[in-house]
Amino acid sequence: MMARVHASYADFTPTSLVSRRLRRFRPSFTGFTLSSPHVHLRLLMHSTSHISTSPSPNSSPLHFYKVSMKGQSTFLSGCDDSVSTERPWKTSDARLVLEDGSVWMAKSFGASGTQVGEVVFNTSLTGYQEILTDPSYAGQFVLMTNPHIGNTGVNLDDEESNQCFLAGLVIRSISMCTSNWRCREALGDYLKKQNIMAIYDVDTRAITRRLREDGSLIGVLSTDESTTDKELIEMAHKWKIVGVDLISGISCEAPYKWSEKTDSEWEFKTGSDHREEFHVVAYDFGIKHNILRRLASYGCKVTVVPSKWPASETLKLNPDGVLFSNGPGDPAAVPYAVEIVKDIIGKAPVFGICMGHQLLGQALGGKTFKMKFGHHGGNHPVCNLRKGCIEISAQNHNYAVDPASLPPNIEMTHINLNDNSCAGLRCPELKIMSLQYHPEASPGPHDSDLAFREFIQLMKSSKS
Ligand SMILES: NC(=O)CC[C@H](N)C(=O)O
Repeated sequence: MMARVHASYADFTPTSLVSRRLRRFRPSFTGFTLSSPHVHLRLLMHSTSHISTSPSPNSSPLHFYKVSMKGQSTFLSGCDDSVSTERPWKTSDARLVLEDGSVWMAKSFGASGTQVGEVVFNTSLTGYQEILTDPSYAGQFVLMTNPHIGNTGVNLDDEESNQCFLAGLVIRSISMCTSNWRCREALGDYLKKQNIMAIYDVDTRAITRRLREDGSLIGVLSTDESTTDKELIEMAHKWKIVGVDLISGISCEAPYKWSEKTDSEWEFKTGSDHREEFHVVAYDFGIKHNILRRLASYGCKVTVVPSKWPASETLKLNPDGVLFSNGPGDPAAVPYAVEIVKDIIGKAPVFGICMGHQLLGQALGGKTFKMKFGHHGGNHPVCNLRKGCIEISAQNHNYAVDPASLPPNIEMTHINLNDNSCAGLRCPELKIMSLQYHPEASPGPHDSDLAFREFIQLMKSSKS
Protein backbone atom coordinates (compact mmCIF):
# COMPACT_ATOMS: atom_id res chain seq x y z
CA MET A 1 0.00 0.00 0.00
CA MET A 2 1.24 3.46 -0.82
CA ALA A 3 0.32 6.70 0.82
CA ARG A 4 1.67 10.18 0.80
CA VAL A 5 2.81 12.34 3.64
CA HIS A 6 2.48 15.92 2.60
CA ALA A 7 4.87 18.30 4.23
CA SER A 8 3.89 21.74 3.15
CA TYR A 9 5.25 25.15 4.00
CA ALA A 10 2.19 25.68 6.15
CA ASP A 11 3.85 23.79 8.95
CA PHE A 12 1.65 22.54 11.72
CA THR A 13 3.32 19.62 13.44
CA PRO A 14 7.03 19.45 14.25
CA THR A 15 8.86 16.31 13.15
CA SER A 16 9.63 15.38 16.73
CA LEU A 17 5.95 15.19 17.52
CA VAL A 18 5.32 13.04 14.47
CA SER A 19 8.03 10.65 15.55
CA ARG A 20 6.74 10.64 19.13
CA ARG A 21 3.23 9.82 17.97
CA LEU A 22 4.46 7.07 15.73
CA ARG A 23 6.62 5.61 18.51
CA ARG A 24 3.73 5.62 20.96
CA PHE A 25 1.41 4.05 18.50
CA ARG A 26 3.71 1.33 17.13
CA PRO A 27 7.10 0.81 18.72
CA SER A 28 8.36 -0.51 15.40
CA PHE A 29 8.21 3.02 14.08
CA THR A 30 11.08 4.19 16.30
CA GLY A 31 13.66 5.78 14.09
CA PHE A 32 11.14 6.95 11.55
CA THR A 33 12.14 10.43 10.53
CA LEU A 34 11.33 12.82 7.79
CA SER A 35 13.96 15.21 6.62
CA SER A 36 11.70 18.23 6.38
CA PRO A 37 12.06 20.46 9.46
CA HIS A 38 8.31 20.81 9.91
CA VAL A 39 5.95 18.12 8.90
CA HIS A 40 2.27 17.67 9.36
CA LEU A 41 1.35 14.04 9.46
CA ARG A 42 -1.48 13.48 7.04
CA LEU A 43 -1.17 9.74 7.39
CA LEU A 44 -4.60 8.29 7.85
CA MET A 45 -3.47 4.73 7.12
CA HIS A 46 -0.42 2.95 8.34
CA SER A 47 1.03 -0.49 8.29
CA THR A 48 1.86 -3.01 10.93
CA SER A 49 5.29 -3.62 9.54
CA HIS A 50 7.52 -1.72 7.11
CA ILE A 51 7.55 1.96 6.64
CA SER A 52 10.06 3.77 4.55
CA THR A 53 10.20 7.21 3.10
CA SER A 54 11.69 8.64 0.00
CA PRO A 55 11.30 12.00 -1.67
CA SER A 56 8.76 11.73 -4.44
CA PRO A 57 10.17 12.49 -7.92
CA ASN A 58 7.95 15.56 -8.20
CA SER A 59 8.50 16.64 -4.63
CA SER A 60 10.02 20.02 -5.35
CA PRO A 61 9.11 22.59 -4.14
CA LEU A 62 6.49 21.08 -1.89
CA HIS A 63 8.41 18.22 -0.30
CA PHE A 64 6.07 15.33 -1.00
CA TYR A 65 7.21 12.11 0.61
CA LYS A 66 6.06 8.69 -0.38
CA VAL A 67 5.46 6.29 2.42
CA SER A 68 5.42 2.60 1.52
CA MET A 69 3.34 0.51 3.80
CA LYS A 70 2.29 -3.05 4.12
CA GLY A 71 -0.51 -4.54 6.10
CA GLN A 72 -3.68 -3.43 7.70
CA SER A 73 -5.04 0.07 7.34
CA THR A 74 -5.90 1.94 10.46
CA PHE A 75 -6.68 5.49 11.47
CA LEU A 76 -3.79 7.06 13.25
CA SER A 77 -4.40 10.73 13.56
CA GLY A 78 -6.82 11.80 16.26
CA CYS A 79 -7.97 8.39 17.52
CA ASP A 80 -5.15 7.38 19.80
CA ASP A 81 -5.92 8.93 23.18
CA SER A 82 -2.67 7.78 24.70
CA VAL A 83 -0.80 10.06 22.33
CA SER A 84 0.10 13.50 23.63
CA THR A 85 -2.89 15.83 23.67
CA GLU A 86 -0.63 18.64 22.55
CA ARG A 87 -2.10 20.47 19.58
CA PRO A 88 0.71 22.68 18.32
CA TRP A 89 -1.33 23.81 15.32
CA LYS A 90 -3.71 25.47 17.77
CA THR A 91 -0.96 27.75 19.01
CA SER A 92 -1.66 31.28 17.94
CA ASP A 93 0.97 33.79 16.91
CA ALA A 94 -1.27 36.48 15.45
CA ARG A 95 -4.29 38.52 16.47
CA LEU A 96 -7.11 40.04 14.50
CA VAL A 97 -8.58 42.84 16.57
CA LEU A 98 -11.84 44.41 15.41
CA GLU A 99 -13.12 47.90 16.11
CA ASP A 100 -16.00 46.40 18.13
CA GLY A 101 -13.39 45.29 20.69
CA SER A 102 -13.33 41.60 19.80
CA VAL A 103 -9.94 39.84 19.62
CA TRP A 104 -9.49 36.76 17.42
CA MET A 105 -6.43 34.60 18.02
CA ALA A 106 -4.98 33.08 14.87
CA LYS A 107 -1.91 31.67 13.23
CA SER A 108 0.11 33.68 10.75
CA PHE A 109 1.17 32.26 7.37
CA GLY A 110 2.02 35.40 5.42
CA ALA A 111 4.10 38.45 6.23
CA SER A 112 4.67 39.53 9.83
CA GLY A 113 3.93 42.93 11.30
CA THR A 114 0.89 45.04 12.08
CA GLN A 115 -1.61 46.09 9.44
CA VAL A 116 -4.90 47.98 9.62
CA GLY A 117 -7.78 47.59 7.14
CA GLU A 118 -11.49 47.02 6.64
CA VAL A 119 -12.66 43.43 7.02
CA VAL A 120 -14.98 42.14 4.30
CA PHE A 121 -16.08 38.57 3.62
CA ASN A 122 -15.93 36.94 0.19
CA THR A 123 -18.12 33.91 -0.51
CA SER A 124 -16.32 32.68 -3.66
CA LEU A 125 -15.38 29.03 -3.72
CA THR A 126 -12.64 29.48 -6.29
CA GLY A 127 -10.40 32.24 -7.57
CA TYR A 128 -8.43 33.21 -4.48
CA GLN A 129 -5.45 34.26 -6.60
CA GLU A 130 -7.61 36.61 -8.68
CA ILE A 131 -9.06 38.02 -5.44
CA LEU A 132 -5.60 38.57 -3.94
CA THR A 133 -4.46 40.50 -7.02
CA ASP A 134 -7.68 42.48 -7.59
CA PRO A 135 -6.62 46.10 -6.90
CA SER A 136 -10.17 46.92 -5.75
CA TYR A 137 -9.34 45.20 -2.44
CA ALA A 138 -6.75 47.84 -1.50
CA GLY A 139 -7.22 48.75 2.17
CA GLN A 140 -9.28 45.63 2.93
CA PHE A 141 -8.77 42.33 4.71
CA VAL A 142 -10.49 39.65 2.69
CA LEU A 143 -12.02 36.90 4.80
CA MET A 144 -12.82 33.86 2.69
CA THR A 145 -15.95 31.99 3.83
CA ASN A 146 -14.77 28.90 1.92
CA PRO A 147 -12.98 27.13 4.78
CA HIS A 148 -10.21 25.56 2.73
CA ILE A 149 -7.87 27.82 0.77
CA GLY A 150 -4.51 27.29 -0.92
CA ASN A 151 -4.99 23.84 -2.45
CA THR A 152 -4.10 24.96 -5.97
CA GLY A 153 -1.21 27.16 -4.84
CA VAL A 154 -0.32 30.15 -6.98
CA ASN A 155 0.33 30.08 -10.73
CA LEU A 156 1.72 32.45 -13.35
CA ASP A 157 -1.52 33.00 -15.28
CA ASP A 158 -4.22 34.08 -12.84
CA GLU A 159 -2.88 37.45 -11.72
CA GLU A 160 -5.35 40.33 -12.10
CA SER A 161 -2.59 42.90 -11.60
CA ASN A 162 1.15 42.97 -11.00
CA GLN A 163 0.95 42.70 -7.22
CA CYS A 164 -1.36 42.09 -4.26
CA PHE A 165 -3.01 45.30 -3.06
CA LEU A 166 -5.25 43.95 -0.30
CA ALA A 167 -4.40 44.60 3.36
CA GLY A 168 -4.46 40.92 4.29
CA LEU A 169 -6.09 37.51 4.03
CA VAL A 170 -8.17 35.75 6.71
CA ILE A 171 -9.02 32.08 6.27
CA ARG A 172 -10.20 29.09 8.29
CA SER A 173 -7.62 26.60 7.12
CA ILE A 174 -4.67 26.62 4.77
CA SER A 175 -4.26 23.61 2.53
CA MET A 176 -1.27 21.61 3.65
CA CYS A 177 -0.50 20.44 0.18
CA THR A 178 -0.72 22.07 -3.19
CA SER A 179 -1.92 20.15 -6.17
CA ASN A 180 -2.38 21.73 -9.57
CA TRP A 181 -0.52 21.36 -12.83
CA ARG A 182 -0.08 25.12 -13.08
CA CYS A 183 1.13 25.60 -9.49
CA ARG A 184 4.47 27.39 -9.14
CA GLU A 185 4.43 28.36 -5.50
CA ALA A 186 2.68 27.69 -2.19
CA LEU A 187 0.23 30.41 -1.13
CA GLY A 188 2.06 31.27 2.11
CA ASP A 189 5.41 31.74 0.32
CA TYR A 190 3.77 33.92 -2.30
CA LEU A 191 2.11 36.12 0.33
CA LYS A 192 5.37 36.49 2.27
CA LYS A 193 7.14 37.62 -0.90
CA GLN A 194 4.35 40.09 -1.59
CA ASN A 195 4.59 41.29 2.02
CA ILE A 196 0.91 40.53 2.64
CA MET A 197 -0.25 39.42 6.08
CA ALA A 198 -2.40 36.30 6.26
CA ILE A 199 -3.92 34.28 9.09
CA TYR A 200 -5.62 30.91 9.43
CA ASP A 201 -7.14 28.89 12.25
CA VAL A 202 -9.65 31.59 13.03
CA ASP A 203 -13.42 31.17 13.26
CA THR A 204 -14.33 32.74 9.92
CA ARG A 205 -17.99 31.76 10.27
CA ALA A 206 -18.33 33.67 13.55
CA ILE A 207 -16.59 36.75 12.09
CA THR A 208 -18.79 36.59 8.97
CA ARG A 209 -21.96 36.49 11.10
CA ARG A 210 -20.67 39.51 13.00
CA LEU A 211 -19.95 41.41 9.76
CA ARG A 212 -23.39 40.49 8.44
CA GLU A 213 -25.06 41.77 11.60
CA ASP A 214 -22.91 44.84 12.32
CA GLY A 215 -21.62 45.67 8.82
CA SER A 216 -18.00 45.85 7.62
CA LEU A 217 -15.62 46.52 10.49
CA ILE A 218 -12.17 48.06 10.69
CA GLY A 219 -9.63 45.58 12.00
CA VAL A 220 -5.96 45.35 12.87
CA LEU A 221 -3.95 42.25 12.16
CA SER A 222 -0.78 41.87 14.18
CA THR A 223 1.96 39.36 14.85
CA ASP A 224 3.65 41.82 17.21
CA GLU A 225 3.34 40.50 20.77
CA SER A 226 4.59 43.71 22.33
CA THR A 227 1.45 45.67 21.35
CA THR A 228 -1.54 45.34 23.67
CA ASP A 229 -5.06 44.54 22.49
CA LYS A 230 -6.12 47.98 23.70
CA GLU A 231 -3.50 49.69 21.54
CA LEU A 232 -4.62 47.70 18.49
CA ILE A 233 -8.29 48.53 19.13
CA GLU A 234 -7.35 52.23 19.36
CA MET A 235 -5.48 51.90 16.07
CA ALA A 236 -8.66 50.45 14.47
CA HIS A 237 -10.74 53.34 15.85
CA LYS A 238 -8.39 55.97 14.44
CA TRP A 239 -8.19 54.51 10.92
CA LYS A 240 -10.65 55.59 8.23
CA ILE A 241 -11.49 54.19 4.79
CA VAL A 242 -14.58 56.29 3.97
CA GLY A 243 -13.64 59.52 2.19
CA VAL A 244 -10.12 58.30 1.34
CA ASP A 245 -8.76 58.32 -2.23
CA LEU A 246 -7.29 54.83 -2.67
CA ILE A 247 -7.05 55.07 -6.44
CA SER A 248 -4.16 57.52 -6.92
CA GLY A 249 -1.75 55.20 -5.10
CA ILE A 250 -2.41 52.22 -7.37
CA SER A 251 -3.16 53.56 -10.86
CA CYS A 252 -0.48 53.28 -13.56
CA GLU A 253 1.91 56.20 -13.90
CA ALA A 254 1.90 56.55 -17.69
CA PRO A 255 -0.31 55.38 -20.56
CA TYR A 256 0.43 52.00 -22.13
CA LYS A 257 -0.99 49.76 -24.84
CA TRP A 258 -2.66 46.40 -24.19
CA SER A 259 -3.12 43.69 -26.81
CA GLU A 260 -3.14 40.36 -24.91
CA LYS A 261 -6.35 38.40 -25.45
CA THR A 262 -7.83 35.68 -23.29
CA ASP A 263 -5.60 32.63 -23.87
CA SER A 264 -7.16 30.46 -26.61
CA GLU A 265 -7.10 27.53 -24.18
CA TRP A 266 -9.52 29.40 -21.89
CA GLU A 267 -11.59 31.31 -24.45
CA PHE A 268 -15.30 30.52 -24.10
CA LYS A 269 -16.76 33.04 -26.54
CA THR A 270 -17.81 31.39 -29.79
CA GLY A 271 -17.84 32.91 -33.25
CA SER A 272 -16.11 36.04 -34.37
CA ASP A 273 -18.33 39.08 -34.46
CA HIS A 274 -15.66 41.72 -34.53
CA ARG A 275 -14.04 42.17 -37.90
CA GLU A 276 -13.73 45.86 -37.20
CA GLU A 277 -11.16 47.05 -34.69
CA PHE A 278 -12.17 49.60 -32.08
CA HIS A 279 -9.82 51.82 -30.15
CA VAL A 280 -10.77 51.92 -26.47
CA VAL A 281 -9.14 54.19 -23.91
CA ALA A 282 -9.36 52.47 -20.52
CA TYR A 283 -9.02 54.55 -17.35
CA ASP A 284 -6.99 52.65 -14.78
CA PHE A 285 -8.66 53.20 -11.40
CA GLY A 286 -7.19 49.84 -10.35
CA ILE A 287 -7.98 47.94 -13.54
CA LYS A 288 -8.09 44.14 -13.58
CA HIS A 289 -6.13 42.50 -16.38
CA ASN A 290 -9.11 40.42 -17.39
CA ILE A 291 -11.10 43.51 -18.39
CA LEU A 292 -8.25 44.33 -20.78
CA ARG A 293 -8.05 40.74 -22.03
CA ARG A 294 -11.79 40.62 -22.71
CA LEU A 295 -11.67 43.93 -24.62
CA ALA A 296 -8.77 42.58 -26.70
CA SER A 297 -10.65 39.30 -27.28
CA TYR A 298 -13.58 41.30 -28.62
CA GLY A 299 -11.24 42.93 -31.12
CA CYS A 300 -10.36 46.17 -29.34
CA LYS A 301 -7.07 47.98 -29.44
CA VAL A 302 -6.65 49.29 -25.91
CA THR A 303 -4.76 52.27 -24.50
CA VAL A 304 -4.67 52.25 -20.70
CA VAL A 305 -4.35 55.68 -19.07
CA PRO A 306 -3.73 56.79 -15.47
CA SER A 307 -6.64 57.81 -13.23
CA LYS A 308 -5.85 61.52 -13.53
CA TRP A 309 -5.28 61.51 -17.31
CA PRO A 310 -7.10 64.65 -18.54
CA ALA A 311 -10.32 64.13 -20.49
CA SER A 312 -9.02 66.51 -23.17
CA GLU A 313 -5.98 64.24 -23.77
CA THR A 314 -8.24 61.20 -24.00
CA LEU A 315 -10.50 62.91 -26.54
CA LYS A 316 -7.43 63.91 -28.59
CA LEU A 317 -6.76 60.16 -29.05
CA ASN A 318 -10.12 60.06 -30.85
CA PRO A 319 -11.24 56.83 -29.14
CA ASP A 320 -14.17 54.76 -30.36
CA GLY A 321 -15.06 54.20 -26.74
CA VAL A 322 -13.87 54.88 -23.19
CA LEU A 323 -13.88 52.37 -20.35
CA PHE A 324 -13.95 53.44 -16.70
CA SER A 325 -12.51 50.58 -14.67
CA ASN A 326 -13.06 49.00 -11.29
CA GLY A 327 -11.08 50.41 -8.38
CA PRO A 328 -10.79 50.50 -4.60
CA GLY A 329 -12.46 52.66 -1.98
CA ASP A 330 -15.05 55.35 -1.77
CA PRO A 331 -16.25 56.77 -5.13
CA ALA A 332 -17.19 60.02 -3.36
CA ALA A 333 -13.53 60.52 -2.39
CA VAL A 334 -12.29 60.97 -5.96
CA PRO A 335 -14.02 64.11 -7.33
CA TYR A 336 -11.24 64.53 -9.92
CA ALA A 337 -12.31 61.22 -11.50
CA VAL A 338 -15.98 62.29 -11.53
CA GLU A 339 -14.95 65.49 -13.35
CA ILE A 340 -13.06 63.47 -15.99
CA VAL A 341 -16.11 61.24 -16.50
CA LYS A 342 -18.36 64.32 -16.81
CA ASP A 343 -16.04 65.79 -19.47
CA ILE A 344 -16.11 62.58 -21.53
CA ILE A 345 -19.77 61.57 -21.46
CA GLY A 346 -21.67 62.60 -24.54
CA LYS A 347 -18.42 62.82 -26.54
CA ALA A 348 -17.65 59.09 -26.84
CA PRO A 349 -19.50 55.86 -25.99
CA VAL A 350 -18.58 54.80 -22.44
CA PHE A 351 -18.69 51.64 -20.35
CA GLY A 352 -18.27 51.74 -16.57
CA ILE A 353 -17.43 48.67 -14.50
CA CYS A 354 -17.91 48.70 -10.70
CA MET A 355 -16.01 51.84 -9.55
CA GLY A 356 -16.48 53.10 -13.14
CA HIS A 357 -20.25 52.54 -12.78
CA GLN A 358 -20.29 54.44 -9.47
CA LEU A 359 -18.35 57.36 -10.97
CA LEU A 360 -20.79 57.46 -13.90
CA GLY A 361 -23.68 57.48 -11.42
CA GLN A 362 -22.18 60.54 -9.73
CA ALA A 363 -21.27 62.25 -13.01
CA LEU A 364 -24.91 61.88 -14.12
CA GLY A 365 -26.06 63.70 -10.99
CA GLY A 366 -26.71 60.67 -8.75
CA LYS A 367 -25.38 59.75 -5.31
CA THR A 368 -23.43 56.76 -4.04
CA PHE A 369 -23.72 55.32 -0.54
CA LYS A 370 -21.86 52.78 1.58
CA MET A 371 -23.62 49.43 1.90
CA LYS A 372 -23.79 47.51 5.15
CA PHE A 373 -21.28 44.82 4.22
CA GLY A 374 -21.22 45.03 0.43
CA HIS A 375 -21.17 42.24 -2.11
CA HIS A 376 -18.10 40.04 -2.47
CA GLY A 377 -18.61 36.69 -4.12
CA GLY A 378 -19.01 34.66 -7.27
CA ASN A 379 -22.71 33.75 -7.36
CA HIS A 380 -24.84 36.89 -7.05
CA PRO A 381 -28.08 36.68 -9.04
CA VAL A 382 -28.71 39.79 -11.11
CA CYS A 383 -31.86 40.47 -13.12
CA ASN A 384 -31.10 41.87 -16.57
CA LEU A 385 -34.26 43.98 -16.91
CA ARG A 386 -33.76 44.62 -20.63
CA LYS A 387 -33.54 40.95 -21.51
CA GLY A 388 -35.81 39.69 -18.74
CA CYS A 389 -33.30 37.05 -17.66
CA ILE A 390 -31.12 36.26 -14.66
CA GLU A 391 -27.34 36.41 -14.81
CA ILE A 392 -25.18 34.82 -12.13
CA SER A 393 -22.41 37.30 -11.46
CA ALA A 394 -19.17 37.93 -9.61
CA GLN A 395 -19.29 40.98 -7.37
CA ASN A 396 -16.89 43.01 -5.28
CA HIS A 397 -18.10 46.34 -3.96
CA ASN A 398 -18.98 48.11 -0.73
CA TYR A 399 -20.63 51.16 -2.30
CA ALA A 400 -23.65 51.44 -4.59
CA VAL A 401 -25.48 54.01 -6.69
CA ASP A 402 -28.80 55.19 -5.25
CA PRO A 403 -31.13 54.86 -8.27
CA ALA A 404 -33.65 57.30 -6.76
CA SER A 405 -31.01 60.04 -6.96
CA LEU A 406 -30.58 59.68 -10.76
CA PRO A 407 -32.28 61.89 -13.34
CA PRO A 408 -35.31 60.35 -15.14
CA ASN A 409 -33.47 59.81 -18.47
CA ILE A 410 -31.20 57.22 -16.82
CA GLU A 411 -32.48 53.67 -17.14
CA MET A 412 -31.74 51.07 -14.46
CA THR A 413 -30.91 47.98 -16.53
CA HIS A 414 -29.86 45.48 -13.83
CA ILE A 415 -30.92 44.74 -10.25
CA ASN A 416 -29.07 42.61 -7.71
CA LEU A 417 -31.73 40.09 -6.65
CA ASN A 418 -30.22 39.55 -3.19
CA ASP A 419 -31.06 43.06 -2.03
CA ASN A 420 -32.63 44.87 -5.03
CA SER A 421 -29.68 47.26 -5.26
CA CYS A 422 -28.83 48.96 -8.55
CA ALA A 423 -26.53 46.74 -10.64
CA GLY A 424 -26.51 48.45 -14.04
CA LEU A 425 -27.36 51.67 -15.87
CA ARG A 426 -27.93 52.91 -19.42
CA CYS A 427 -28.46 56.25 -21.05
CA PRO A 428 -28.99 55.61 -24.78
CA GLU A 429 -28.83 59.25 -25.87
CA LEU A 430 -25.44 59.70 -24.16
CA LYS A 431 -24.21 56.22 -25.23
CA ILE A 432 -23.54 55.19 -21.65
CA MET A 433 -23.66 51.69 -20.20
CA SER A 434 -22.43 50.49 -16.83
CA LEU A 435 -22.43 47.48 -14.52
CA GLN A 436 -21.88 47.38 -10.77
CA TYR A 437 -20.45 43.88 -11.03
CA HIS A 438 -17.86 42.03 -13.12
CA PRO A 439 -18.65 40.86 -16.68
CA GLU A 440 -14.93 40.00 -16.99
CA ALA A 441 -15.04 37.73 -13.92
CA SER A 442 -12.19 35.29 -13.83
CA PRO A 443 -12.58 32.39 -12.99
CA GLY A 444 -16.18 33.27 -13.85
CA PRO A 445 -19.16 33.08 -13.97
CA HIS A 446 -19.32 34.23 -17.60
CA ASP A 447 -23.06 34.95 -17.91
CA SER A 448 -22.45 38.70 -18.25
CA ASP A 449 -19.54 38.54 -20.71
CA LEU A 450 -22.02 39.62 -23.40
CA ALA A 451 -21.82 43.12 -21.92
CA PHE A 452 -18.53 43.49 -23.83
CA ARG A 453 -20.36 42.64 -27.06
CA GLU A 454 -22.96 45.28 -26.17
CA PHE A 455 -20.16 47.81 -25.71
CA ILE A 456 -18.85 46.90 -29.18
CA GLN A 457 -22.37 47.44 -30.57
CA LEU A 458 -22.57 50.80 -28.79
CA MET A 459 -19.28 51.87 -30.40
CA LYS A 460 -20.40 50.50 -33.78
CA SER A 461 -23.71 52.38 -33.65
CA SER A 462 -21.98 55.66 -32.87
CA LYS A 463 -19.56 55.21 -35.79
CA SER A 464 -22.27 54.65 -38.38
N1 LIG B 1 -14.56 46.45 -7.57
C1 LIG B 1 -14.72 47.77 -7.50
O1 LIG B 1 -14.53 48.52 -8.44
C2 LIG B 1 -15.06 48.31 -6.15
C3 LIG B 1 -15.74 49.63 -6.19
C4 LIG B 1 -15.70 50.39 -4.89
N2 LIG B 1 -14.37 50.53 -4.48
C5 LIG B 1 -16.54 49.69 -3.85
O2 LIG B 1 -16.01 49.06 -2.96
O3 LIG B 1 -17.74 49.78 -3.94
